[in-house]
Amino acid sequence: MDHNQLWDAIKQNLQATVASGLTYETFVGSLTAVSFEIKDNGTAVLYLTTSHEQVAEQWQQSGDYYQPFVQAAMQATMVLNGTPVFVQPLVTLIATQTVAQPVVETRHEEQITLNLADTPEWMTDSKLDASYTFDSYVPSINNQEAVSVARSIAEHPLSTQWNPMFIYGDSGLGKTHLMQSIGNDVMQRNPNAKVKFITTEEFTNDWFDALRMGRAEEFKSEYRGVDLLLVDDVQFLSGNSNPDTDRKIQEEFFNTFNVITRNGHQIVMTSDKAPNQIAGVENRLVSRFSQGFTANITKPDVNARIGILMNEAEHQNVAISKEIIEEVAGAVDTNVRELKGVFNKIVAKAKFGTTEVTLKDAQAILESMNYERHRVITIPLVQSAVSEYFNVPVADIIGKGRTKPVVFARQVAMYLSREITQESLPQIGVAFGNKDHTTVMHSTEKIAKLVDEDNTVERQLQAIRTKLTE
Ligand SMILES: Nc1ncnc2c1ncn2[C@@H]1O[C@H](COP(=O)(O)OP(=O)(O)OP(=O)(O)O)[C@@H](O)[C@H]1O
Repeated sequence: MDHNQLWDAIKQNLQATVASGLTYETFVGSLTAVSFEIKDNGTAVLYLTTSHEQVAEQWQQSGDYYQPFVQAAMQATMVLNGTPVFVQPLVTLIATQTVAQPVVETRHEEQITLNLADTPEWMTDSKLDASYTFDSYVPSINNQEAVSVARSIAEHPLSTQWNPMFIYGDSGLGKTHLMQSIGNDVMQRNPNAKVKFITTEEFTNDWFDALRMGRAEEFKSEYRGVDLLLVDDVQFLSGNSNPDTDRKIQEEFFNTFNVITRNGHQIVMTSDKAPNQIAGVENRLVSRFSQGFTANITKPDVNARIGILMNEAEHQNVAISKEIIEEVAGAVDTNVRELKGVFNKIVAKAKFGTTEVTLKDAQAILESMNYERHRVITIPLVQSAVSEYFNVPVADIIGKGRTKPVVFARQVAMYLSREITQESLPQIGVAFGNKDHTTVMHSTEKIAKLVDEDNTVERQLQAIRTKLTE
């Protein structure tokens, strides 16, 4: 079952259960399925995009379509798969989608013969970092759409549905990693693909070297004959010490861009700013940068930070406790480069020290680096705080008992897990003894209702929240 099949089947079912007051064509018809992923806990996420702001908002707030969707998805997976699967929709807004408009401007463009031979030795021939793969990239909630689009480009580099892909965000958040994952994936699927990765500075140096040596044609063959061009840090297309350098390099980049996209080949770029925020870049470039898919990479949430460090520990083959990983992930929320840097200090102690690294050691390292403590509140912590408060054993909270005090404590624990931990309904269900996500939903609704009706419940919740943050 692929994402298109699944989405078509869901749409058919949704048509029958369309919610009143909403138009099927707008709220369902404007969505495009991008990919589909089965998580470890058995939940499947269907990544969908739309260019319709109101539609995105509705879906993101688990709005009116959420419930009919879950039902339709269950029925659809039943038909396609033989078993029902809990499918979660993840809808994101695409900023601008005047995609796949062929670029018509031909000013200053010469015909060039494509030369797919090896890179001439005078030119930069950067290699992709083999460790930058989709497998080693941990997506966080905010970056899932960017990852889906990146994967879709890698799977279908000639579809140019998202051309160019423009990835922007602050330093150390994984832009280069994500971009190179596309390159590595394309190369793995097709080792003969011509993938070129370059920083903007290297592109600039190569072009001026080419001009100086009278080898512009070689430069054009190399850069315009690619299947996939990956350009890092395009913000450096401006800000050179000489404005004439900016003008000339932007002219060449513009021509390179036009030829590649017109040939139906793909460009992916990174930048520290959104296209329209890069000072000194010509409007014609800004509009081309924005014509495909623009992804803003933001800081990973704490769960993603934990995931990144777990991956790192596995990759480096070191035994670091989950407790330490959570401590570091809770404290270092600046960027991933820094997160890995701090973690590596702890790993060094683990590798070269004579005794096992303890939580205290990790805390001392964090303190020496001036990181403040931010306790990560996980579902087990919520469960034990609730257990202590109501004097109900954790085993009962995650068990099946139906006595009133146990059920109430369980519902409160589910409600606070949902509120505090950023885990999804199915993940919470799993942590409460493999309960269904609908049970979690029912429990959280129940407590929310009680909070409105009864001050005592709110006071109890507040006391547990305070305990958790102490
Ligand atoms: N989501 C992630 N999962 C795993 N590793 C990540 C993730 N995000 C970033 N990293 C790691 O963090 C480090 C910095 O990432 P990267 O160089 O891609 O950042 P960047 O946004 O391109 O930074 P800059 O703008 O400074 O070049 C790399 O080691 C990368 O592997």
